[in-house]
Amino acid sequence: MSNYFNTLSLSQKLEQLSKCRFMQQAEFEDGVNALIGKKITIVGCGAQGLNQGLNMRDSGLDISYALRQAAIDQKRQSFKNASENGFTVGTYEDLIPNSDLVLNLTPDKQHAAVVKAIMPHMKKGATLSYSHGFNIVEEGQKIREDITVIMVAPKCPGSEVREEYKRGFGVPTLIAVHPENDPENKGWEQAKAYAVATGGHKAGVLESSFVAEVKSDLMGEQTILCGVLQTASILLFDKMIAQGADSEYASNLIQYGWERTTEALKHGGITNMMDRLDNASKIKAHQLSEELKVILKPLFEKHMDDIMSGHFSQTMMEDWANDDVNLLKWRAETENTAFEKSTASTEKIEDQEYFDHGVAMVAFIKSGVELAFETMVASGIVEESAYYESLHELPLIANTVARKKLFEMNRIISDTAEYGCYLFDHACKPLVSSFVDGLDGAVIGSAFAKAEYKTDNLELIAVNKAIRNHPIEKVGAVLRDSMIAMKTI
Ligand SMILES: NC(=O)C1=CN([C@@H]2O[C@H](COP(=O)(O)OP(=O)(O)OC[C@H]3O[C@@H](n4cnc5c(N)ncnc54)[C@H](OP(=O)(O)O)[C@@H]3O)[C@@H](O)[C@H]2O)C=CC1
Ligand SMILES: CC[C@](O)(C(C)=O)C(=O)O
Ligand SMILES: [Mg+2]
Ligand SMILES: [Mg+2]
Repeated sequence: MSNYFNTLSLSQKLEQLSKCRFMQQAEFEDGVNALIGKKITIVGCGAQGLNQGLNMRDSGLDISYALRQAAIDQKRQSFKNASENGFTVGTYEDLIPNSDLVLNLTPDKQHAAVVKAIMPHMKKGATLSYSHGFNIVEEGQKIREDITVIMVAPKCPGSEVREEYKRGFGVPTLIAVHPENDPENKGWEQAKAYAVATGGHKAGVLESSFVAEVKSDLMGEQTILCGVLQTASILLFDKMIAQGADSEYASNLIQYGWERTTEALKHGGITNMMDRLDNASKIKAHQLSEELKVILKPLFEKHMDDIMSGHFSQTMMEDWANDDVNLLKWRAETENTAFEKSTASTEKIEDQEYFDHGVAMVAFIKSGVELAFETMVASGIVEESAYYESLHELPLIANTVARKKLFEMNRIISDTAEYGCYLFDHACKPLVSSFVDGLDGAVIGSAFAKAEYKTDNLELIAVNKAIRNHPIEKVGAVLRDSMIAMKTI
């Protein structure tokens, strides 16, 4: 097997990378009909497997779980997840031969082995689905010609796929049919019905390609979604401690601050998040964000280049072959950071205080979201997709940090995302540590704006204009207009 993307001609690469069409609600009028009465088997019952399955069953579909014999015998967490939620659980031999649709929701690292193990059991003409195109695009997996191959990729951690569904909303989702595997021309109707069953159509669905999904997904998760949150959490916590802040207060501000501040993003974009600040703080956050963008642009571009060339996936696959030595070492190191070991105060911090005392956090968010968006778009990824992979998904990742700090974020996201997050963090820390050390202490942990501060009207007008005119604000306004079922946390 070799990297599928790298076998394409330049024009094919560009065509697949730019495949992106925002779908209209009318296209989902058939609801889940294309999958009603079909036997659907999910392989793996982890972050995506369990939560997608719960949503799909609530949407009226017939869901079972195929697990490895050892997972059943040892009553592993995957077995408990499925059986304690009342699903039928069986081996590949028990369930796959009768399945019309098989969802491969095991970690990307396992996909080649899982495909090899399930393929002899799949009936002629069945469908195989993925929630991330890594196996097809980066590993060049070939699938039997009679099998239809689709992708339904929620742009969000598995836990939030369920939480948003229960709130009556959903998460933006990219769907695609693999051009090399659609023998009966049924993949599209099935992918649409699957997106409805998980609730994705309420948030927005893009007709995409495996290639566009993989390249944008890897970029979002490595940079703004996980990498920036990891680096900024660790450095800003250390900064507050060095300034003599109370450790429990600092811990609370970081752990819950990402969730509180990015909630404003989700509803009204960067403009709304910045409008939550007083004028002096807004101008300061904007200035810091511009400085951060200059420092971080080369790093964002390096990640995009390494993702496009296949260098990133090659190095990660080398770690897979080496028993995940690097991943496990980096995971352990994260558990030992001062932020991770700190305990957050239980005292209630008012919503507004997270903004007022978190000007530097807002600056990191703004710079990271804009840079991720700009870098993806410059590489041929369409704006709508870049918006979902940066701005819309960030609050959903921040929700996981609020639950149990970086440990929880890295536990919930895929191993692929976690590996890329550490790579980014290791390169980012040395780049921004002197910037953070040199920050005016008032931008984190206390109110920045002082009574004597005088706001320059012209400066404020220029800052507001720059914020509102960024292209992510334009596409975001259009996409959010269709998110009529969005709920507040
Ligand atoms: N994590 C997330 O939120 C997101 C993930 N995705 C994508 O979804 C897919 C699933 O990822 P995720 O939910 O994180 O995965 P998890 O790590 O949560 O999945 C673990 C599950 O896979 C099973 N499994 C592991 N190895 C094998 C194997 N060799 N054969 C059979 N089953 C195996 C485990 O069972 P056992 O008990 O036997 O070990 C367990 O049920 C990936 O493609 C990922 O990129 C997409 C969007 C977000
Ligand atoms: C956070 C990255 C992600 O792609 C996701 C949740 O969407 C993953 O791989 O976990
Ligand atoms: Mg993703
Ligand atoms: Mg991912």
